[in-house]
Amino acid sequence: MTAIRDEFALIRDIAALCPTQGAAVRVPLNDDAAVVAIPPKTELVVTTDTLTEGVHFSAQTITFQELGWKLAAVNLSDLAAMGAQPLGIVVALALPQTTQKEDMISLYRGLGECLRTYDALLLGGDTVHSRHGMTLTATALGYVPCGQAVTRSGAQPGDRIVLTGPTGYAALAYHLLARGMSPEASLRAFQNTPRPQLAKGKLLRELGATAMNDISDGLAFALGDMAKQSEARFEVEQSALTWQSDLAQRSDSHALRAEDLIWYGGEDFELVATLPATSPVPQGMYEIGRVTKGSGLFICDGDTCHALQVTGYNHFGGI
Ligand SMILES: Nc1ncnc2c1ncn2[C@@H]1O[C@H](COP(=O)(O)OP(=O)(O)O)[C@@H](O)[C@H]1O
Ligand SMILES: Cc1ncc(C[n+]2csc(CCOP(=O)(O)OP(=O)(O)O)c2C)c(N)n1
Ligand SMILES: [Mg+2]
Repeated sequence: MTAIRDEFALIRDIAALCPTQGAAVRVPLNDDAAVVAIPPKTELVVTTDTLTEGVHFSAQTITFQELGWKLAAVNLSDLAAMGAQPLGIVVALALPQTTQKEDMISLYRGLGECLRTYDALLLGGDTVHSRHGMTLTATALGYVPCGQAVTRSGAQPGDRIVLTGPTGYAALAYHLLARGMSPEASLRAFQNTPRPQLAKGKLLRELGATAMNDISDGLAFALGDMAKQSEARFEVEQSALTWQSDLAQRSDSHALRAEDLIWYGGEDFELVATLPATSPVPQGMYEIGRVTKGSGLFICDGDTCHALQVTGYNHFGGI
């Protein structure tokens, strides 16, 4: 392992592992700022997310290569949630003195792999010394046709609630990893190398989605916030959560409740959207409920509904 002695040599080595050039790039990484063209009749979509040591990751549960993928993926997921097409990301690293060069090479291998998978570029960043643990921040840039971005606030009574994939597995994987266990590769991937649902986000936008959100803080929080911002009532049908029994089979023996993982686990990075009843629900997605007049988030078994607590991962909630 090699200590980092030169900020600029490090930047050269890690940037070489990522796609940095594309038809839209007028000025790539290595200048004061990048310059990128956006297609005519589109609007810029911008989002940022940070991963910090001890809060979002620990060396015991994730490799640097996985972490690089996850840093890009959690940011691209927010673009997906708007129905946007990615352009690229900028990355800011705050690194403790003990950081090893090989680990940063692994980080950028994973980052580059994710960017290539989703047709996004590394447009720049910043690398600084930290005296208090490692902090990784990325900002993603994308675009949507003018006026077409899907916000959290447009759900209408009569819409269906659609989910792009099951929730709860990312949290199950995290709990197993944190206990020093080795979940199988596909389960580990839910937590360590999540897939931003860019293609599904675009499809849902094109199908006329009225509201959309990604699930970083848990399904309850994502739906609860959409209900609140849309000033509508969201009802989820218990029987539509068809993966609950599979999740329960895997989680019961570890004293984890599938229901809690599904609603409050977080980090699933699937999308939830509301679709007008006239739009078809795409194959492979779950229709989990409906939007009605009123307010709040409810779980229903036929005609019997009860209110669900709208909480999720809250960074300062436990302090
Ligand atoms: N420190 C901050 N300064 C400005 N805006 C912020 C800050 N932190 C969060 N936000 C904004 O608040 C909203 C909610 O943030 P967050 O829960 O992190 O969203 P997400 O789950 O999509 O990452 C977003 O619009 C985000 O851009
Ligand atoms: C070491 C470690 N501790 C805890 C977790 C669980 N965890 C960390 S952040 C988070 C929620 C999402 O993070 P946040 O920064 O709120 O994402 P955002 O909503 O901004 O996208 C969860 C469930 C983890 N993955 N790793
Ligand atoms: Mg955020």
